[in-house]
Amino acid sequence: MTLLKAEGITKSFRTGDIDTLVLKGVNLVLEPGEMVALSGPSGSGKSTLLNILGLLMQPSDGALSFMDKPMSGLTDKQLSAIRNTHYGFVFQFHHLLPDFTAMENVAFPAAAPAGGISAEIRDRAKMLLGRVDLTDRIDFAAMRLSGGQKQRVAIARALMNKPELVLADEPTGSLDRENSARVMALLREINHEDRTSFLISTHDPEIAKCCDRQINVVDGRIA
Ligand SMILES: Nc1ncnc2c1ncn2[C@@H]1O[C@H](COP(=O)(O)OP(=O)(O)OP(=O)(O)O)[C@@H](O)[C@H]1O
Repeated sequence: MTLLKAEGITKSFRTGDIDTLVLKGVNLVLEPGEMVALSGPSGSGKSTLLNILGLLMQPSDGALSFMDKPMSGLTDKQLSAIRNTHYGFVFQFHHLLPDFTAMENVAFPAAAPAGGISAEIRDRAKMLLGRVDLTDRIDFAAMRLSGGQKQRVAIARALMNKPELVLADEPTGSLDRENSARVMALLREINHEDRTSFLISTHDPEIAKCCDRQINVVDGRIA
């Protein structure tokens, strides 16, 4: 099985009367268990590409398949079901619910569709918080956590539904060196232990070096 395959992906945005072509025919393949860095200059189209690969945005043209299934022609509901069961997302700004505890934030992707936090969901959320070394912060409201701690909660949350693929957009962008290295070591460990695939958009060559390979986006194309 191929995890993710993109062929001839283009994306243009319309502002007023002007169409801007941001992605100009991107081809890429991700295999299960790979950890890949997505790098390239600011404005080259990395976030746009991640949004498309994450089924959050439709391409203007081209074909995308996930786990060997074509993604074209699916309804928003079907796409969101695939996202919820097979994808995890980690963003630069963690988007945690500030008043919810660390445990509730991690549980959320499973609790929302289930209509509440079952004992099983709670146990998994706690286990994941242990994995990101936050056992002592389980009942802290997210707003009382440090930046690095919030980002680790966001990683635990991304893993809640046992995703095949985690897409991370500048996951260490708001962290200092030490926390950044810690977050990367954690992602690598999860990748090795669970064979979860990661696609990580980053400007940081140190982070790209931690990955199996690097994909470079330059001016809307893979260089
Ligand atoms: N919704 C939108 N409408 C119009 N233009 C957009 C939209 N989203 C992105 N763009 C344009 O697409 C180009 C690529 O943006 P994108 O955010 O994908 O780049 P990036 O490589 O992730 O940049 P950075 O590294 O700075 O985050 C930019 O020129 C941006 O202005």
